Order: sequence, then C-alpha cells, then structure tokens
Amino acid sequence: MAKTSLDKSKIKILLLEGIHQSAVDNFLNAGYTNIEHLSTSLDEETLIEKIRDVHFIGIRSRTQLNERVFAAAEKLTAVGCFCIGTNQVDLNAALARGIPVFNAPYSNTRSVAELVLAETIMLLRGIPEKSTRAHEGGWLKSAKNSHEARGKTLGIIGYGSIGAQLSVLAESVGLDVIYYDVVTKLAMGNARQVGSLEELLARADVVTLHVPDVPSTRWMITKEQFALMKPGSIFINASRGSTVVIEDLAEAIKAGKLLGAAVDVFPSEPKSNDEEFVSPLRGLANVILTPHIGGSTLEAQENIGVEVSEKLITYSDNGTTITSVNFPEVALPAHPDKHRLLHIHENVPGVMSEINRVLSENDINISGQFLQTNEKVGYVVIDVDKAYGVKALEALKQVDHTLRTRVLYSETNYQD
Ligand SMILES: NC(=O)C1=CN([C@@H]2O[C@H](COP(=O)(O)OP(=O)(O)OC[C@H]3O[C@@H](n4cnc5c(N)ncnc54)[C@H](O)[C@@H]3O)[C@@H](O)[C@H]2O)C=CC1
Ligand SMILES: O=C(O)C(=O)COP(=O)(O)O
Repeated sequence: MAKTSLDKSKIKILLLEGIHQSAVDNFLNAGYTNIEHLSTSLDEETLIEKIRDVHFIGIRSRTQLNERVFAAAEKLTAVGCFCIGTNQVDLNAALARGIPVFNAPYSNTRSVAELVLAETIMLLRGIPEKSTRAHEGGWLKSAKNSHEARGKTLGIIGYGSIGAQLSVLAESVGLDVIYYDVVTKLAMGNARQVGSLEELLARADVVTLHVPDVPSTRWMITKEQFALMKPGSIFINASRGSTVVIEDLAEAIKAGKLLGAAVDVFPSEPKSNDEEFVSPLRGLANVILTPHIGGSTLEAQENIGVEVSEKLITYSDNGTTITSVNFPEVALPAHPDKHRLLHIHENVPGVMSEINRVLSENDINISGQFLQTNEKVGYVVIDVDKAYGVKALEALKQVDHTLRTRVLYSETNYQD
C-alpha cells in the first residue's frame, strides 16, 4: 500500500451532503480510516470551524467553499466535488493555496438526460396539471394542448456530456434535435447545430438548458429570450439556477406564452430538506418543480462516490492530478524504491532553477522529475533516493514562492 507523509489514520477526510457509501468504502480499502461522513451541508461558520484540521473534503453542489473557508483550511490538501458543477468552489482561492479540485464529469450525466426526456414527454401531454387535478378529485380528460413527442423539435442549449446524451435518447422517440453551443460540436445522429441562440429559440417546441455556470451563461435566459420562443412551447432547466431569470419564466407561463416548464435548479435553493422552498413558480399549472435531483439516482451516486474518491486517493498516495479542474495535470508512475517530493509553487520565473540549486547544494540525487504549470501555479514532482526524503523536503521548503510541499515515502521504506 502506498505510503504518505502522514500516517493514513491521521489524514482527516470530511464528506458532506450524503456522499455515497461507495466513497467511504474506497477510502477505507485504501487505508484511510479517519473519515467523518455527514448527510447534510454545513453553514459557513460551522464549516470554517470544522475544516481547520481536514486534509481532504468531499462536497456536492450545495456546499460553498469560498475564500473565507479556504483561509481557515490550513491543512486542506485537495477538494473532491462529488458532482459535475464546480461553481460552488472558489477555484482560484484553492489554486492560490496549491489545492487541486477534482469532480466527476460523467457519472450523473445519463441520469439528467433521462429525466429531461421524461419531462419533455410529460409536459407535451400536460400531465403535471392533469395529475394534480386528479389528485384533487378532478377529471381533465381532453386532447387539448396534448402532443406526441414524435416529429416535435427539441432545442438543446449546451451540447456537452448531458446535451449530447439527451440528443441520442430524444431521437429514439422521434424528436428532431437542434442544438446551440458556443463551440462547434460533433452532432449525434441526425441532430443539427444551429448558428445562434435566437435561431434555436425560434425553431424549438421544447427548449432545454445544459450549460455550466460561467459568466457567459449568467442570466442568459430572460424575458427577451422567452419572447423569441414559439407560442405554446416548453422550457426545461436542469443546469444551474443562475442561467434563467426565474420571474421572467413565471411571467411567460402565466401569460400563456409557454405551455409548461420543468425546473430542477433555482437561483436560491434550500440549504437542507427542512428549509422551505420559495419560488415564483410554485402553484403554476403544468410546471414540474424538482429539488435539484437531476443527478440524484442511486446508480449515479454510487459511481460518483467511487470516481471522486479514487481521484483523491490517487493524489494523496501518488501525487497524480490528472482531470483536476483547476490544477496543472501530472500523471505519475509508481515510485517503489524512491521517496517522492511534491512541490507546489507560484508560477514565476526562476523557481525551478532555485529548486535544482537547493537540491544540488544539499547533495541530493534526483532520480526523476515531472513538471507541469498553468498560468498561476507550478507543480513539480521529484523522486529522490531513499536516503534523502526528509532532508530534501526541508531544502525545498526554503525555496521562495513555495505554496505547499509534501513527501510520499517509498513504499518499501516507510517513515512516519
Ligand atoms: N440538475 C442536476 O442535478 C445536474 C446539473 N448539472 C449541470 O449541468 C451542466 C452541464 O453538464 P455537462 O453537460 O456535463 O457539461 P459539459 O461541460 O459537458 O457541457 C456544457 C456545454 O455547454 C457549452 N456552453 C458553455 N457556455 C455556453 C454558452 N454561453 N452558450 C451555449 N453553450 C455553452 C459548452 O461548450 C459545453 O459544450 C453542469 O455544468 C452542471 O451545472 C450537471 C449534473 C447534474
Ligand atoms: O453534478 C452537478 O453538477 C449537480 O448539479 C448535481 O449536484 P448534487 O450532487 O445533486 O448536489
């Protein structure tokens, strides 16, 4: 088993928001036993207190890791977002402290695509309203405003992992698919990319959003965009609540411009299942409201638990940062007979020569070196002979612009 600089039982892991047990099992199997596993998110003050002695934190979309939280997280080594979105994490604050952030870019995409296809069909048939009326003792048997999906046009905004999968599923029930993306994307099946958002809005019977929360998508759908949509069309958002002006959506539905909507994500979401959900969409007919559960299936959550815990374990055991969303990516081989030094520094000229100088001045023999940088940070990994572990780490700590250092001891000569 790989040896880290700290005894694994001293490496504290905090998992929030009901992360799947598969993650806990994975950590335990890898020798990490100091795990706190909570079913909820934490408010900022509690999180700040708790994170002080945490080495690895696992969160989902609800926990905000901002500058204040990072400032308190003195021992934090890496962050795992057990979801796709990383907008809840101040990635620059993490990077400035030499903390890589990982996520699970694919594991819940199918769950979202299935839900959106199901909602498309339900909304085209006016099922939410008919079902609500039946529960109340009413009987809305009518074909008015009810349509088959076959031959209707589905407009997908953001043709990434979710949008592209939805495209394939949608064609299988006879929907014609068009999509708009800021990047030219390979079309699945018979889908066609359109040149502008305006064109997509004007042509689609059902519009669905699958973009990340980035500056270009903030409030990208407002009353102006609803005005461009076909009368009687349907709008779906399972991306982020920051993309749509929700009051404008409520207006478009009340005015009868849209026949229905399904919304899974909101500008403001309850912090826990005990908090009231407040929204201008509440009570509107033919509107499906779901509590941010697009990716919440047992299958997705189990896979995410495995995927992200593996990334954290690999970083802890071996230093590999492949697929990190904010950090220079380095893929590293095993180091059975060498100690491994990890040095994270500000990316300014001269740091590498300084590192090599201090190692050479201390007569430390380098047997392997790996370097990757991004705009702000450099990540260098140096394998050295087993005799030099602690000495070399101390030398590296003296280098100007150092953000963080760690040593991973040789698997054949563990020193705590
Ligand atoms: N409701 C839920 O539970 C879930 C929500 N999500 C959300 O869905 C988002 C999308 O997920 P993926 O498809 O996996 O992401 P992705 O990164 O694979 O795809 C996003 C696509 O949006 C495009 N895009 C970016 N800015 C755009 C703009 N201004 N206009 C048009 N297209 C733009 C990108 O080029 C990319 O093709 C995530 O970022 C996350 O916020 C993801 C999983 C679950
Ligand atoms: O994967 C994402 O980005 C999601 O929005 C899902 O978030 P969750 O893990 O359900 O809090």
